[in-house]
Amino acid sequence: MMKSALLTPAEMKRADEITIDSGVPGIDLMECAGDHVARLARDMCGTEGRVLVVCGPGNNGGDGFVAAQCLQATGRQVDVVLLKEASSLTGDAAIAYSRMGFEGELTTTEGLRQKLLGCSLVIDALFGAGLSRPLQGEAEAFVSAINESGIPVLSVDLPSGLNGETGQVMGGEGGCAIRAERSVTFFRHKPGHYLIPGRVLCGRVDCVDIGIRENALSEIGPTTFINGPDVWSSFFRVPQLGGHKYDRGHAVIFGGPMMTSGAGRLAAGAALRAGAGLVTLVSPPSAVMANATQLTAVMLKSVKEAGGILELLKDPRLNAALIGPGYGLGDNARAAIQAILESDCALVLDADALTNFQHQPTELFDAIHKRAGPVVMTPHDGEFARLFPDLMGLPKLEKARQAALRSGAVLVLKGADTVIASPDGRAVINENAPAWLATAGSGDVLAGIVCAALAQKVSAFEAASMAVWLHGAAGAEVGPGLIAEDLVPALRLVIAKLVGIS
Ligand SMILES: NC(=O)C1=CN([C@@H]2O[C@H](COP(=O)(O)OP(=O)(O)OC[C@H]3O[C@@H](n4cnc5c(N)ncnc54)[C@H](OP(=O)(O)O)[C@@H]3O)[C@@H](O)[C@H]2O)[C@@H](O)CC1
Ligand SMILES: Nc1ncnc2c1ncn2[C@@H]1O[C@H](COP(=O)(O)OP(=O)(O)O)[C@@H](O)[C@H]1O
Ligand SMILES: [K+]
Repeated sequence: MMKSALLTPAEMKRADEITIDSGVPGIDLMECAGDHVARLARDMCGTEGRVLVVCGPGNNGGDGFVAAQCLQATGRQVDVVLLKEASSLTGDAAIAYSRMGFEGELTTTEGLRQKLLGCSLVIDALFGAGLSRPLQGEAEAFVSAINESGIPVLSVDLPSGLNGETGQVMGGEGGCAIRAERSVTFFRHKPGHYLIPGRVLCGRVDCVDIGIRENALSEIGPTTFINGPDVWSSFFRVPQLGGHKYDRGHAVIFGGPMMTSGAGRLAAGAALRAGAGLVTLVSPPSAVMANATQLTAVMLKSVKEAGGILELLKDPRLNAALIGPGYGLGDNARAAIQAILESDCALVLDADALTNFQHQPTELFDAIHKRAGPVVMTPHDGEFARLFPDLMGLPKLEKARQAALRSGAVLVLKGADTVIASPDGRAVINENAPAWLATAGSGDVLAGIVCAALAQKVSAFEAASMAVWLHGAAGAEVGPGLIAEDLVPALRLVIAKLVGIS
């Protein structure tokens, strides 16, 4: 799990300090960092062309001085420009500057523009983890000039102007940040490398070892992770010799009326493919015929009202339920959701199940807090806004964390950078989902996969994380032209690969 830890800039600073306190001089870490930066710079522009290293007033600039020195030592033409006078440098950055062996030039924005002419790579060593406020004045003008030049940029640690914790440009809409082709960070990625727009601004990110002590992580106790098998593979269930289908759980999908019945079918098919031993699609009588003509291994049931749902869920073998996709809105729908909330089964609430509570969210959250079984909610941003309007201004990680805490559910806040947050404070960011997944019905498939993992008795946070990853991997397997129906068969290939490697 610690392999996939993400560190906020403050946690990274702590990891630096722990390492330095254990006897490793900070300048050694910086020299290692700068050496990697130089190596990647050579990777980006080969042996030809001039490199411009733009250095800020802190240790990020220090990495830039080391990189400049390494590049010059291999015969590369290098220019170093400074945002602040060299005399104001302190600590390791001052040591790195003194060891560089040549002078950096304190320049104006116009001077920087002149230096940019004809160079083949810019190393952005203006600000990294120490960025404390939006860029303004000369710093902002430097960043704009670099972006406008169109020259490829390698950012040190983070594109300058980007908040490494939130993935947002410092200053929001009015702020500015470097748009890098590649970035190189140290020890562990930061959330901002994966959260949009950070992920776009960083380009490809390499994370390199600079000698930070691994055991610093146990002292720091990170709570944010990048999603992948490292987070949940020990929870992934492989059918056992001698087992039977009930060992794999019985998922119940509550589908909607005929005109929106496709959503329930997609979810039911996905739940079966993702490993639930049995899947029953429960629908109002009007949809039974439509479902029956299209489904074979999925079992069907017709239930009219909330009373029928309560009766049905008395069977303890029905251990996970999903309601929401194509379900419909109104008093009857709300009563059905409340009936399911009263049961003990593990529960996924998606789409209409969330929208149905937009005017009484606390009623929903109270019911979730009261029940014994776990709940996973899978809103996209629009659904999230209906339940948590006051959280909309927050950065995505914080939004998901606060919503999980308030609701008592594991929260899957969907999008290109889906965040899964647990009420206990843990969160993962997903990065394997291709944009081809932005298509009608894709979320219904995801909800079905989550339900399958819950049916297999995977804990809610790991179930949700596993499902989001499998969904993304299925999307990548299908690729261009993907429609939601393609995801279900693709899951078979994804699971085969997963079982093969685990
Ligand atoms: N030994 C180590 O610790 C290692 C560290 N490493 C490297 O160090 C980096 C972190 O270094 P750092 O903490 O010095 O912060 P950094 O990003 O250089 O910026 C701080 C400076 O910028 C200033 N400033 C901030 N915001 C500003 C703004 N908007 N506009 C203008 N100024 C602004 C701020 O001034 P102040 O806020 O006090 O006014 C301060 O002077 C990290 O990303 C990694 O690259 C690696 O070498 C590995 C070993
Ligand atoms: N740009 C994107 N890149 C990757 N995944 C995306 C992107 N946009 C949406 N997705 C994913 O596609 C799915 C869409 O779900 P949702 O909005 O509920 O669609 P629907 O209601 O049509 O099923 C979610 O899993 C979401 O994370
Ligand atoms: K930088």
